[in-house]
Amino acid sequence: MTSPSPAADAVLSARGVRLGFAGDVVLDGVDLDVAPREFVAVVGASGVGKSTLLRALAGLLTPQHGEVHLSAAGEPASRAWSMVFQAPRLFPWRRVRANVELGLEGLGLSRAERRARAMAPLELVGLAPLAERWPRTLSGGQQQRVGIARALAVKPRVLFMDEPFSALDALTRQRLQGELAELRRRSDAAIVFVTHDIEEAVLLADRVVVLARPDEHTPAGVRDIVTIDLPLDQRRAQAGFRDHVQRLERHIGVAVTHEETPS
Ligand SMILES: Nc1ncnc2c1ncn2[C@@H]1O[C@H](COP(=O)(O)OP(=O)(O)OP(=O)(O)O)[C@@H](O)[C@H]1O
Repeated sequence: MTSPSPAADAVLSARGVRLGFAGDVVLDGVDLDVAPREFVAVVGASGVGKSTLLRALAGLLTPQHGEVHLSAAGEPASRAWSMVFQAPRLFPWRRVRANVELGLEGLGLSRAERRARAMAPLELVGLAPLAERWPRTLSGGQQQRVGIARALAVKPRVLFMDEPFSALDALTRQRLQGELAELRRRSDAAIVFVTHDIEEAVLLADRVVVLARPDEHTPAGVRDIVTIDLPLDQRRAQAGFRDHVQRLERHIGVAVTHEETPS
């Protein structure tokens, strides 16, 4: 079977991608296009290959077969992509602003330009007033926001996020989910977001990609791609929200446990 050609306007395309380690194939036959400013969530059971796929899409891992194409940086002094991890990975000896400036090194900007460029994303994540603080004086949620600001500072075409909220407590996580939904409107980056939390995926994404293995002897692939056709505002309260969550849970193989238990 031949894979379809990449969509003309995609910022990121994968075609017939096979990924694995030392003879072990983890994922096979992955086709995916990501449009400019699109938010694509990737879900699937633990160990199915979500992080591996993200690394390959970013070009950090070479596919055993197939191709990944990522558009070049969009404007001068920007990068094609940047990544946010589960832990913010801040340098404790650099102040918040200096941490955000880090990604801008090597882009041909003067120190003053780097300094100025770092402030816009800090404002976007609500941390401009804390720009001169040390990372250790921030909460976990604030540190993760700095990580997001650092990734946005380079004006990436694609922002990769690998379970960015999974180390946070439930309340902080909810707040950051809301902020990310808002931030989407104000950033030009497409986002590819790995999560094991299906509700989080439905809450934030335009499309949710489900990775699953057909059986225990076969590598995982894309089982389904679900378009979330709900307005972003108050998504959780909308009628279709739970339908999407349940469909995705069925595809991943999670037991559906949301029915009311009869009393
Ligand atoms: N560097 C590596 N060397 C060998 N095997 C690896 C390596 N990285 C990942 N794997 C294997 O590839 C498979 C997919 O791992 P991956 O981390 O991508 O899964 P995941 O879906 O992101 O899991 P989780 O939700 O638990 O983070 C796993 O079986 C894992 O053991």
